[in-house]
Amino acid sequence: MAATDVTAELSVPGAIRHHGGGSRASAHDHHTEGDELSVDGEHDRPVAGRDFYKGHGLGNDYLVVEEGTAWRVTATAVPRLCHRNEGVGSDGVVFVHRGTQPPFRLRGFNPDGSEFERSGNGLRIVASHLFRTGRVGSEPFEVELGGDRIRMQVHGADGRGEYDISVHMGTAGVGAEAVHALPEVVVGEGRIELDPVGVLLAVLVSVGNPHCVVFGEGEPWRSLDRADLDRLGPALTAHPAFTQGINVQLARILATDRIEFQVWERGVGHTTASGTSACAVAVAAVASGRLPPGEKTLEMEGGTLRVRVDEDLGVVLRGPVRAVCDGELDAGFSRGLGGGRLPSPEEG
Ligand SMILES: N[C@@H](CCC[C@H](N)C(=O)O)C(=O)O
Repeated sequence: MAATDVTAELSVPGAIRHHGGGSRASAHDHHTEGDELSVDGEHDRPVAGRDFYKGHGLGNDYLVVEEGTAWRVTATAVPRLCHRNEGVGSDGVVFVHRGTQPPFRLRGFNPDGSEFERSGNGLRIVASHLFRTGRVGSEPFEVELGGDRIRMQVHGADGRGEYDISVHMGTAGVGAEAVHALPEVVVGEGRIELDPVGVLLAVLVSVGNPHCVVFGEGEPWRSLDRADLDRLGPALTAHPAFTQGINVQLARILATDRIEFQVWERGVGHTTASGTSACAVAVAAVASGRLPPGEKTLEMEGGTLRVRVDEDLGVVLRGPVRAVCDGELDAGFSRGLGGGRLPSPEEG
């Protein structure tokens, strides 16, 4: 596919609009039995227990919580839990519905409280948790997230808390429609203007969640300056054309099989790594004709992930996960998150 087929010309306003995330959150309709206590009217949000596990993929850290009765995973509770000083601290939360057998049903939340459809690191961190708690072994298994079945595998565990885990992301979608962008996003060749931010050329990719990949073939993007990310990330993720928000990557091709990039995540901000972003950047390079399909190394601030992109844009992500800790929320802190309920007699 030629570069002109997949690139979108975006007019980037200087003003930053905060994305509410409401529409994608309401797409889910999971209900927990006995969830009669509502917080902020968020009836569809699940109720979790006080236990948590924390892991990270190249510094992109997630808390894994499981179905329980202590607190409801609302848009107000999640930011408190993810808060770096006043909570446990993380780049997101993955909730695991009760169940001992695959497919495990999951939901994912950003630190701003919005719900996401996919997270490469969040999924792999859940896999490490399922492995260490004996619910999966080294054979492939499936989970459900964002309405999709996803296949994962724990290839290795070094016994010191490091895991080697892959995720089959399915087939990527490319273009404005794939990321639910409004028609005012014009498809065609464009030019990147840095100062003041005007028009830039992007490749829009969905790997379950939406991404906007900007390649910096010319100056001054070659340096992947953090200041560019801090300026463009918030402006693009809140761009009115992206009805569901977007994750933003500034990328630079280093070799046929190596790309480096930095990421600004929807609902989070700057992160040191992102699994779905790594997939989106690799797909963008292939779909725009910049690189051939195949195995790529994606270099981020936090380290590297491997991504395989097939001819048909099927994507597999693989890399390390590190276990950090597990623990239990303080009873008072958890009560403050709100939305808990008394356990039924069967739950104890
Ligand atoms: N860090 C993640 C992506 C998490 C979701 C993202 N913020 C979104 O809203 O789509 C990853 O590793 O993929």
